[in-house]
Amino acid sequence: AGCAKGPAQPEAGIGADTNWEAPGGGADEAGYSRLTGITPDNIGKLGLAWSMDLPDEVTLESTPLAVNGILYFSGGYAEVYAVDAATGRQLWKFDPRTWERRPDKFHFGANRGIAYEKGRIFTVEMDGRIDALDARTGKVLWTADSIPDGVRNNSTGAPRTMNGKVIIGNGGADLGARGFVTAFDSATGKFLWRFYTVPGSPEQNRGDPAMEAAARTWRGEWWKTGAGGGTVWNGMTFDAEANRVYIGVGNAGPYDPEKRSPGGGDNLYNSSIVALDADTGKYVWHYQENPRDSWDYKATPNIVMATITLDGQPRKVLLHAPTNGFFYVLDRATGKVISAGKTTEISWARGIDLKTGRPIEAPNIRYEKGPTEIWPGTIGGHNWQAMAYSPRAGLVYIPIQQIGARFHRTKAQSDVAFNIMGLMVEPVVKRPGDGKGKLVAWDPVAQRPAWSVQYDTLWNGGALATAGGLVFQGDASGWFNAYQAKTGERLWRFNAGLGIIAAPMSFSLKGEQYVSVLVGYGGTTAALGDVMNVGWKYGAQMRRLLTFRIGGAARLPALVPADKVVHAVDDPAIVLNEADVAAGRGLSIACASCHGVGFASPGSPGPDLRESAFALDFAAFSHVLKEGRMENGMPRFDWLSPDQTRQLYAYLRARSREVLGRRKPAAPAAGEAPDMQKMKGPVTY
Ligand SMILES: O=C(O)c1cc(C(=O)O)c2c(n1)C(=O)C(=O)c1cc(C(=O)O)[nH]c1-2
Ligand SMILES: [Ca+2]
Repeated sequence: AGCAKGPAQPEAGIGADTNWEAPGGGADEAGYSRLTGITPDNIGKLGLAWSMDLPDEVTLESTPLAVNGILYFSGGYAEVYAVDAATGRQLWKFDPRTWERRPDKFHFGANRGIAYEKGRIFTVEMDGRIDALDARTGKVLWTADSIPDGVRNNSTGAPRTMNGKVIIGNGGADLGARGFVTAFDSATGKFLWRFYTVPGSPEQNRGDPAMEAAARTWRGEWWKTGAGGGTVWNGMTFDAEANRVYIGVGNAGPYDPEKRSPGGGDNLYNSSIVALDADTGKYVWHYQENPRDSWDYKATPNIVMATITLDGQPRKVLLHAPTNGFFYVLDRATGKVISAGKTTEISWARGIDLKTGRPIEAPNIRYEKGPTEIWPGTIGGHNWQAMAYSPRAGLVYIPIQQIGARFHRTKAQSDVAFNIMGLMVEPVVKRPGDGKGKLVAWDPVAQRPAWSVQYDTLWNGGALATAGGLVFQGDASGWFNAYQAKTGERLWRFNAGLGIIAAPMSFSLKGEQYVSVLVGYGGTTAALGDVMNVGWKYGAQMRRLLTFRIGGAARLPALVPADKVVHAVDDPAIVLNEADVAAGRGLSIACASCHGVGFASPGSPGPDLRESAFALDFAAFSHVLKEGRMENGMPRFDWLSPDQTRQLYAYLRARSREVLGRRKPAAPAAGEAPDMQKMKGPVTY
């Protein structure tokens, strides 16, 4: 795509063009399209080309790939759809049916996308199985297991291809799982290498300099106590020139550092970007954004490779906005920090010391002196919703959240907060702007925002930047928006009828530019309850893939409006035993990532059970717990005893009555929380 007034730097190799072959567009993960067909001048005529209904889906986080006229994308359970990009007609669908093969590993999950290389599509199932598919037919070419048996990890992130190799990470750090990434030969599925992000036992580390160095930053016997963390569940960027892959390492687990590494230690390589040799998986450098992480702060948001001009010199850098609220520019060759600025409300640090690279921390942030409120909270200032970088505008477009979290060491369980291994973590909405999101256009050279757009909603979509001078972003209230890249002026929007969390992408067909986005509000919404509740009810709004072009005139069927009222149901004849209610409160943590903390769900990913006439019937309730609804993502809770089932039911009934005003909620810290790590079955957080 030529343009008379070209950019300061040539754009070859930056972003994507006709095809969009990687989750972030090009290998640079910039979420940038070089296409110039849609511009501020003609965007008024942008309309829906076609839409595809996805009735089997709930949470949609993936960004479609476009390869030679076909769109490929994953649903919530690693299914892959192949669709004619011109018409939206489905060509094939691959369903791995993980729930049949691994019922023990199956539960609600998210899936953040797929990878492509040389006629092969790669998708990763929840249990870590990677399937290589023939892009023409959807037939399985090979499968391999990326997660060994006997560990708690599960996979949600998109794999990436690296010049003949495919790499995948996994999640589970919130319950202490030990993170790692695995590389396979993309043609054959042969295992090539694995890199662990936290050290193992002294015997395991011996002779491995990266693990021996990391072990010196830990205390105690973490490898025996179920402590670790550092899962690589989202951002990974392959640098073909240096033949390196930069991995974004997740938070430490348990969050409470005294439980994990008593008495101190930075706990490498948690909350770090680590550069690895792509051929061998050997450590090259690391930069730790949060030494001794204690807040679920993760370096997992997407890592963008760019060349920017600093002091008159082009510098090869990495751009990163992790969840801790800072925006980092790192030297790509060495991992040294060049600059760090604040993109949102931050209370845990005053800044980053550029000499040492370490944060200048505020006092008592590790809740040493009792319950402590920290900004950003656990979902972060920026999470997995991809930021985009436009080399033309010189700006990075970051989906920002503003919210705090309260950390409290206690065994107690609450109706409104997770107690995760002895730490109660509660969202805090207190400061001006809390509970809301923004799109921030960050200037990485000047280290300040050029503009920002304020949303009423907190949990919005990823971003796409285009050479046509536009930025696209969906929001939680269901608008798909386009902004002028340099000014932030909103030029266009489309009512998608349901919140958007995924990032859009762009491609061209016969010289014409298209933009596509998946519509499927969800993700970690249930864990945050009210602050992410927009009123989208489970099953009420259709999940969809939308594709736009100039002159597109397709329409969506009538939209079902959001409804924030909880239509609770109750049977006054049921007598509640208070001991059962209290025990059920503790157990309900096992249900919370789908049905919400305290059974208060924002309708996604699982239904709000307080509204369910089905769950009001005890026989039906216990039957579903026992059998699950595996095809719909509801696992079997067959490990619950009959007593525990009754306790969960009692707690649910109590919560319904509270909505109806027939009962007072419990004291903030009532009862005792069970140890999530010791719970059987597929408990997630
Ligand atoms: O520590 C982990 O291993 C881990 C995994 C995941 C995941 O796999 O989706 C998330 C998180 N942490 C997390 O902290 C987080 O905020 C989060 C949001 C989402 C989502 O899909 O909306 N996943 C995850
Ligand atoms: Ca986490």
